[in-house]
Amino acid sequence: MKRIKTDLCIIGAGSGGLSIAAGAVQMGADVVLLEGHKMGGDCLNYGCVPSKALIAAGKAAHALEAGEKYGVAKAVPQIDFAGAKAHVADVIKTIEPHDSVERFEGLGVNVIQEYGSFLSPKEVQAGDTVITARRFVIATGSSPLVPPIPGLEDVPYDTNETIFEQLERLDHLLIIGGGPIGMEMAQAHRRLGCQVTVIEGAKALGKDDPEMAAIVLENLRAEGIEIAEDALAAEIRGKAGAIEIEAQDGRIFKGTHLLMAVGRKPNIDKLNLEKAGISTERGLIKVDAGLRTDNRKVYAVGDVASPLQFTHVAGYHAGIVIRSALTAMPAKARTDHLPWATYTDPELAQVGLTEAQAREKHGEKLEVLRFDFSGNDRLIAEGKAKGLIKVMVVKGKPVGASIAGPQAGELINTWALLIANGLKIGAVAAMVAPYPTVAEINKRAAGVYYTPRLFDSTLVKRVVGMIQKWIP
Ligand SMILES: Cc1cc2nc3c(=O)[nH]c(=O)nc-3n(C[C@H](O)[C@H](O)[C@H](O)COP(=O)(O)OP(=O)(O)OC[C@H]3O[C@@H](n4cnc5c(N)ncnc54)[C@H](O)[C@@H]3O)c2cc1C
Ligand SMILES: NC(=O)c1ccc[n+]([C@@H]2O[C@H](COP(=O)([O-])OP(=O)(O)OC[C@H]3O[C@@H](n4cnc5c(N)ncnc54)[C@H](O)[C@@H]3O)[C@@H](O)[C@H]2O)c1
Repeated sequence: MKRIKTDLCIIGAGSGGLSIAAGAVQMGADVVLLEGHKMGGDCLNYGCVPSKALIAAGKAAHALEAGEKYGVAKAVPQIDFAGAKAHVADVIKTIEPHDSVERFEGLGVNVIQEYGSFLSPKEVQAGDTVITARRFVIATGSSPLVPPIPGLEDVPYDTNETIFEQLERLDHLLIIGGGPIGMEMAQAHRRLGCQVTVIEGAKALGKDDPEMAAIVLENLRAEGIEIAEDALAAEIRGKAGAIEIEAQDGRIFKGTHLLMAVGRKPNIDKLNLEKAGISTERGLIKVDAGLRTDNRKVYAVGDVASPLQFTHVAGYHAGIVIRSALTAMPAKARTDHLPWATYTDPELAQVGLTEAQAREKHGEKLEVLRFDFSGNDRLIAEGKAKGLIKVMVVKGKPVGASIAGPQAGELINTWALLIANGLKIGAVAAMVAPYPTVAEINKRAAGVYYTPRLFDSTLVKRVVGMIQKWIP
């Protein structure tokens, strides 16, 4: 057995692990990085990157069908399903070098391509190497949750780890789970010529504000996606090409293929956490505000430790760990400023509190600013002026924003910036946005805060009237 000592040993080379490794080694730490499967983790290989690439293929197909209102004759897209998947593979290949062993070894990281497993509170084994480190970081991510629904074991099904390898068009895709994975995949497949049925046990896009989710769902349904809500999948029957799902209330759904998209399971099986004295809480590794586990030498970041499972959250955690482990300065992870976006068309985005959460927390002090996308000239010109922004404001400061509509994922950045920095709504009102841009929506929403204060105020009217009498 080979033995090595290092400053920082990171277990998992996905979004969180890679960010920490790159940052730490460039700041002068001695770093060992363990990866048991593919460099880049879920995001690059089975998550964000392939899903957004497939969505882009779907968008290209959809554009051919959506030209009539612009005077462009509707064309039926001829879809080469394998071609769409080749685009997905190509996109992964383009980004891959950034996450590669070669790049990280070039930066000076010692990359060991083995799974890591704790031997003791201070030692991890990876293949035939035992690593002792001043600090460890667990960044092992999550895997698709496959619940024990009766019959599932006898029916072929995909998860996000296999769906991007399907090279033939799926005649009728059944998707169990109407969360972000289910809905993004539903629309991409529908646009690429598949029939799609989503079977959701509660409400589709249920982690978002229901008013905003409804805007997205209306469009998905209009594109021909069947979305069954309150339909908990209770039994699965059939065989390849002929699959049947029975919901708890007796509804039956039939299709040819099945995608399971019912949530995630943290990757902790191989870690031997007991040997390191690390406990879990509701399945996730238990961490304090500084992302430290019960074992003070060990941090945990990203999907394995967070209920908010996004690449940018893993990246944010990386910054906290680098500050804490490398400079020994205090660092605490916040959650109030973390945004997310679902890349359906239209997009759905959130940062901070939803309207319901803000009302519960702030009661009468809450003001909700609403602006409808129908008032945005750029989107009117594009024929896409459908959507809504809501900004939750308390004492002049935004505490949350919800957006459903074109470019919601881009628009949310402004509100994430304000909330992260404790800025007031006036910061957006003071900004001049180029005309005509979609981002003017943010400025118009901020304007809603001032409208009653300026235009409905008798005091303002009286003062302006007096000044007008005085000035020559
Ligand atoms: C279909 C899909 C679409 C998504 N789209 C988005 C999106 O658009 N935007 C967004 O922000 N997020 C998205 N996500 C979520 C995002 O992929 C994850 O939040 C992110 O990858 C988490 O990063 P991580 O570092 O925690 O884990 P990962 O990136 O998964 O990395 C964990 C790594 O650890 C390795 N590993 C596991 N156990 C061990 C061990 N014992 N030893 C060594 N290595 C180990 C794994 O092989 C893996 O490479 C999506 C997810 C899915 C499934
Ligand atoms: N754009 C993005 O950022 C993006 C995209 C995809 C995934 N992700 C990340 O991946 C995570 C996982 O996504 P997800 O969509 O798998 O999980 P999810 O937990 O968000 O949604 C799963 C859905 O499945 C439903 N469900 C569970 N059991 C069911 C059953 N038996 N029958 C019918 N429905 C059932 C749940 O009610 C829920 O709505 C997300 O929470 C997110 O963090 C992010």
